[in-house]
Order: sequence, then C-alpha cells, then structure tokens
Amino acid sequence: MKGFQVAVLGAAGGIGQPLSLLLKLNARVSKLHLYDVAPITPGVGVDLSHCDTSSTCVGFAGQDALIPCLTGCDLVIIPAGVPRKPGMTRDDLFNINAGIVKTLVEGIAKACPNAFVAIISNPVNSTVPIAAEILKANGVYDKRRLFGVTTLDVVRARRFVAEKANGVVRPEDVDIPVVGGHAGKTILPLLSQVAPAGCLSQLSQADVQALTARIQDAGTEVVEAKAGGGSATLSMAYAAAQFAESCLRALSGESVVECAYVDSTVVEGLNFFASKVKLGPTGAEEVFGLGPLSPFEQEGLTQLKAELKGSIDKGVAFVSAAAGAHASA
Ligand SMILES: NC(=O)c1ccc[n+]([C@@H]2O[C@H](COP(=O)([O-])OP(=O)(O)OC[C@H]3O[C@@H](n4cnc5c(N)ncnc54)[C@H](O)[C@@H]3O)[C@@H](O)[C@H]2O)c1
Ligand SMILES: O=C(O)C[C@H](O)C(=O)O
Repeated sequence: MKGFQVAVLGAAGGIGQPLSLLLKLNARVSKLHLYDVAPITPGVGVDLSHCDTSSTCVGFAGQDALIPCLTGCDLVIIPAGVPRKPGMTRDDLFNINAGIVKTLVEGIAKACPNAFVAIISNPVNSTVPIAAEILKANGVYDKRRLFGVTTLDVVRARRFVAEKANGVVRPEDVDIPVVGGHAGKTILPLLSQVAPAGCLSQLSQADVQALTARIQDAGTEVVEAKAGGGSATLSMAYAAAQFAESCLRALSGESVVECAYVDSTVVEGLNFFASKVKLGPTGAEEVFGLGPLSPFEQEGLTQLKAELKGSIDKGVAFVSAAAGAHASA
C-alpha cells in the first residue's frame, strides 16, 4: 500500500492529539508530522512514535518549525485555533482563528502547495474562504484540493438517524447528505434522501423538524455539556480520521464520495457550499448537486443563504484587509 506524509496543525490540542493517534494507526500514513505552537508538541510526537505501527511520527513546535513540518506533505489537516464556550457562536471565534488559519495556509502555499488541505478550525464557513484567498494570493490555488471538514455533521446525522429508526439500521450503514455549511441553520441534513430508504418512514413532520434541529445544534449540545471546557474533540477526531482516510484512498487512485465544504457552483450566489463530492487523486473531481429536496429542506436552503454568504464574504474581506494593511505598512 502506498504511504503518504500527513501533517496535523494544532496537533497538541483537544482534537489534534486524538486525531494524531488515529492517524498513527492508519496504514496509509507513512510519515506523520505534528505541528503546534505549544511546547509539548515534540513530546506528543515522541509519545506517538512508540506505537508499533509502521509510520514515523515527529512533533514540531513554534513558528520556525512550520515550514520543515509541511515540506513534502500530501495531506494537511488543520484543527488549530480556539474552541467555543457556552453562549458563543462559531463566528465569535473569527477574530482569533482567522489569523491563525491565514498564517498556517501561507506556510502551506510555500512548503506543500499541492497538498490536500482539510480545515477544521471554526468558523469553517469563513476559514475555508480565507484559505482560498491566501492560496490565490500566492498563485497556488487549486479549488479541488481545499476542503472544509463537515464530516462530524454527517457522523452525527448517521448516529441520530439510527437512534430514531429504532434499531432497523446500524449508524455506519446510514447514508445521509448534510449540505450547506457548518454553523447552526447553515447545516442542512437532507433527511428526505436518507438511505436505506424508508428507515425514517414512521416519523411525523414534527419529528423530522426536531431531528433536523438536533443535528444543527449538536455542536452546541457538546459545548454546553462540557460547560466551559471546550467543544467536541473526540467525535471530531473520529470524524476527521474518517475524512483523512477518504482523502488518502483518493490520493491512492480510488474514487470516494464524501460530503465536504468546497468551492462550489451548486447554489447560485454561494461560492462555497457543502455537498457530496467525488474525491480522486487530484482532489474533488466532481461536486454533486443537491437532488430533490422536500419543501421543508427547500425552505431550510432558502433560509441559510444569507448567513452563509455573509460568512464567506467576511472571510474574503479579512484577507483583502490584511493585504491592504500589509501594502500600506
Ligand atoms: N469542523 C468541525 O466540525 C469542528 C468540530 C470541533 C471543533 N472545531 C474547531 O476546531 C478548533 C480546535 O478545537 P480544539 O477543541 O482542538 O481546541 P484546543 O484549544 O484544544 O486546541 C487547539 C490547538 O491549536 C493550537 N494553536 C493555536 N494557535 C496555533 C497556531 N498559530 N499554530 C498552530 N497551532 C495553534 C493550540 O496550541 C492548541 O493546541 C476550534 O476552532 C473548534 O471550534 C471544528
Ligand atoms: O460546536 C462547535 O463549536 C465545535 C464544532 O463546530 C462542532 O460542531 O462540534
């Protein structure tokens, strides 16, 4: 099996550490590079390097180590940045996380411009457009290789659908597209398209609305349960490891379908949108349309457009303003 070099940026954090462990266990990973500003990061690398799997693992700490960490990487996964506390929206993280993502993607543009880049840092609806603008400014943007990771929304939807289906289907056998973005009402699960077909046929319209709301608010459910101690980390690491496996299979030549937040023309006026995409060796080789929507889903799509467009525009404006400030300095 071909092996790949994978980097985790933000590797010492709540998501970064368990994600790095799961990647150390992935036989498609030959070299695992861990990067974080936290001084513990080389130690996290040593710790994981003792796991008896074939890959090597090295931890890099501090800003000077970013380029050595990234050089030669095929896949870069970014969970760097601050998480929410109760009462905050994901957009409340923008002021800190936008700058973090900008700096890290500038490193990718220099050191591994052909890598697949998977962004977890919130607000994903804005950080992915930020990454795109940085890659464009450096002349290395390939829209097929940039992804916002929305896999946790799909993982939750699979799990919650299986609960509602009263044991007629296992969570891992549920197929459900979750489209739109990754924040509140912009998360739109298409329950009318669930497979196996009919597994939710006993649900009333009120049940469908409640299930949709639970999927949309699941991140907040975790934030409140952790009561100031952060947001989803373990389920996110699990979801990101699934997405990473799909990327590595695609890089190996397989064709894999995943939902992801990508550069898109699926919905007019929204340059980034999550939907099913076909991953192949060059990245997102096809971005699938939405298929038939129920009237409730159609209304949800109408409702999410303004918020998602605002978040995309905010990311683009952040990079323009930073470039303007740099030029006049
Ligand atoms: N996309 C999703 O579905 C999803 C799910 C859960 C969390 N998140 C987001 O993931 C991010 C991380 O969450 P967490 O719980 O792991 O947070 P955390 O605070 O536990 O870890 C974040 C890590 O990032 C590191 N970091 C900060 N600035 C950095 C920089 N400039 N370069 C490299 N590393 C840096 C920190 O040192 C820390 O180790 C948050 O923004 C959170 O909202 C997204
Ligand atoms: O909810 C959050 O702030 C973290 C993440 O986006 C999630 O969906 O769990």
